Amino acid sequence: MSSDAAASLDALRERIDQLDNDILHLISERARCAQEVAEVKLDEDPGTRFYRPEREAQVLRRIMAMNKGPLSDEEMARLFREVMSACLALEQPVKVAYLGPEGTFTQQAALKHFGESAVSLPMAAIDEVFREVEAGAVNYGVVPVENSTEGVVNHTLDTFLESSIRIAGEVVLRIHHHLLVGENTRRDKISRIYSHPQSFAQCRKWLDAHYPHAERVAVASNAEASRLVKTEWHSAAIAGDMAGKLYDLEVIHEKVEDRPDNSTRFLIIGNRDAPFSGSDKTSLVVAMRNQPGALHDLLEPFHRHRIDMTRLETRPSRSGVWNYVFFIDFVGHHDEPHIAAMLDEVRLRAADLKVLGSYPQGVL
Ligand SMILES: C=C(O[C@@H]1C=C(C(=O)O)C=C[C@H]1O)C(=O)O
Repeated sequence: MSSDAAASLDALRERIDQLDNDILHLISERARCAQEVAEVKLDEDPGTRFYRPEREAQVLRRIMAMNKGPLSDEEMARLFREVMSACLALEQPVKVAYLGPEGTFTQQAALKHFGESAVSLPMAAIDEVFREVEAGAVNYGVVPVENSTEGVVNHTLDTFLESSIRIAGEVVLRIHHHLLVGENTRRDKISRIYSHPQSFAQCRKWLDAHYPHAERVAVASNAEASRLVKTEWHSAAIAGDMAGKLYDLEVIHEKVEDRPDNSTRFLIIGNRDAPFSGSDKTSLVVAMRNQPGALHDLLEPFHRHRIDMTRLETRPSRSGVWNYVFFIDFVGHHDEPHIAAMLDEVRLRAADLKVLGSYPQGVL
């Protein structure tokens, strides 16, 4: 390196050190503010909740709107997500149950939403996540609800029918699958591939093209698939980054999902939904009267009030009284007057209507 280059490198590093000092000082100042917020909240209400989903969504949206680069809006928001997570942990770390085991995409979604300072607890099944939240053992739960390639997770929707749980947030995760092997695997002799059925479905074409003769063994999770290949010399797993890292596997083919936009939407469930944040969604479950034209009648108020419906799913009703129930997501919060008016109209036309919750639209 020339002496000129060395001198400018030194100067730049000195500048970075100064900036780090400023950032350190400012983050500490921010954390102290969050501690003061905690005191104010406690003074107001000794049983307060420290985590405020609507406020966190607003903070992230403001940062993204103000960001001028060179870091992307998403990258900047991700950094602030972690700063907030650490500040909240000073007030009280948020406890989150997720569909486990450790290393699942649901855990990745939980950490994306709450940040790394949250305490995340793996559960063996979707119902267990609901039960932990209902029992108050955790503050929130995270469950998958729909995949862009494979459609809805019926089990999650069905569990809402029998539960008083509310939806307090949503998070969308880009899903990348890799073909992973252990250090003892004979790469030219892969005769068996383990994965979760959803992941197999999302990589079907790639597998047909590249491993048409390998046996596909469906297991309960991608993390389980990764654990199994560790000890088998002729097996590979299809799983994501987190599961691969957890079991120290090697990626032999990256991003093997059939669709490049493959993503999964997860719901944050809690004992209450979220206050108005300025950009919200609402989820409903509606039972329809069993008569001609009932579906048209039910949906007409959405159309007349110009509500942006983002999802409509039909599920067979479990009660047997009505044939079908509809899960409807739309843009707006139930506290907004025009949404409240529209909901009153739909309620009159439906056999039954339950608001599952209003919550901030996924930011990251
Ligand atoms: C500081 C607060 O508490 C928590 C921490 C936040 C933050 O660090 O910005 C935001 C919302 C809350 O989850 C607050 O409510 O303002």
